[in-house]
Amino acid sequence: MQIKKIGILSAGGDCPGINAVIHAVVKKAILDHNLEVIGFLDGFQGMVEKRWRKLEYNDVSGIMPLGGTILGTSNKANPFRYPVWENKELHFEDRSEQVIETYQETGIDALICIGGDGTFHIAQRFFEKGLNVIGVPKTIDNDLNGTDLTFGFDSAVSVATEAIDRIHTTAQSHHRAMVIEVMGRYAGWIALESGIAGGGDVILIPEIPFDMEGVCRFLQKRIAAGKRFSIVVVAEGARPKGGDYVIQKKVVESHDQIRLGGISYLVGQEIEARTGIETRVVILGHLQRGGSPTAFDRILATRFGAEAVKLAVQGKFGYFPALIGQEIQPMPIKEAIASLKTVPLDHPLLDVARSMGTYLGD
Ligand SMILES: Nc1ncnc2c1ncn2[C@@H]1O[C@H](COP(=O)(O)OP(=O)(O)O)[C@@H](O)[C@H]1O
Ligand SMILES: O=P(O)(O)OC[C@H]1O[C@](O)(COP(=O)(O)O)[C@@H](O)[C@@H]1O
Ligand SMILES: [Mg+2]
Repeated sequence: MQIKKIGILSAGGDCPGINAVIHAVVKKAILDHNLEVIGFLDGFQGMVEKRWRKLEYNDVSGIMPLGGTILGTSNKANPFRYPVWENKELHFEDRSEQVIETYQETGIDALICIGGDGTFHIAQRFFEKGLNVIGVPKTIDNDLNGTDLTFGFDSAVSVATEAIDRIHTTAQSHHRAMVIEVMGRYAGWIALESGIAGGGDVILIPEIPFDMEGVCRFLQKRIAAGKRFSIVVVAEGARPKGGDYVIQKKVVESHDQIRLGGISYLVGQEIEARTGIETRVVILGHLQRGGSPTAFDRILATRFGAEAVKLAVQGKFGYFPALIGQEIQPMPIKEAIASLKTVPLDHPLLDVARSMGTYLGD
């Protein structure tokens, strides 16, 4: 089958590099294959509501360094369980047929879905319903299976590392403990990598429930050794042993309703109460998802975008381009959603951190 027209959408949480993917998809589609490209607005919401725009070559000029997504996104619009508010009451409806209608009406031959695990769940269901779906893996959390990396992660780690560097100097001046909370709901990749890069003294990740007493003992030992400040990097999904996640709010329309945030306050309060060390807390939050992608992410996003077009032209539907080692390889979307890619307890970076004298809370 020779394809003539493709659609593209970005769904789930935004991250630096989505525009670099759109840039690559549109350029390659037009230059190499003379395809027509349309972009659906706000993820699957745009397909349900029939909102899209044509993407011409000039529309993507200069968007590579821009954060966010020029198409908009939504992390609530699951067409199979679409949130509908009526008289302040929420109920869910199956709007998947509207997506299929939009797909047919627009005359696209393939749909490129940029997203993470949630988006890929939806994409896989549409693939099983007969749509020609191609995925492009994104998430700052780097928790998507089947690919060594997702774009957005390197940018988030860079932002977090710079923040830790800045916090280091004020921690040092005031002889304080500083607790820095980074994103990572169920996977501690951002905390682990930015913690190592920023020289964190303690790194707490969701995969290793932490011992609060151990953290306090460690900080006191540092003081006894003449180190008058400490940096504690904590993932938002980290939990004390026997304890639970700290939930900031619930987003009722979401598949995973909980939004985490605030574990750093608990850790900071406990440090101060148990050791008397003056402590301050910083939550980086959505800062880590905004702004310009790093050069690494721009290149990875460009490679993914170009490969996604290639997969569409080859008719390799139900697949996404994955980074395996240095190579981009086609991977079934199914593979990516089989499980979440958390930090394995035997991961070499954990050993590296320990060898630097970092305490991991266990
Ligand atoms: N396991 C799942 N099965 C089906 N839909 C899901 C699942 N997880 C999330 N979703 C839906 O996918 C969409 C995007 O999910 P989200 O996790 O926010 O983004 P991402 O694609 O970045 O992982 C949301 O509409 C959400 O309701
Ligand atoms: O933007 P929201 O709805 O507050 O979501 C916050 C969550 O999204 C993330 O930034 C990224 O998650 P996704 O990759 O699933 O989009 C998480 O680290 C964080 O817990
Ligand atoms: Mg997700």
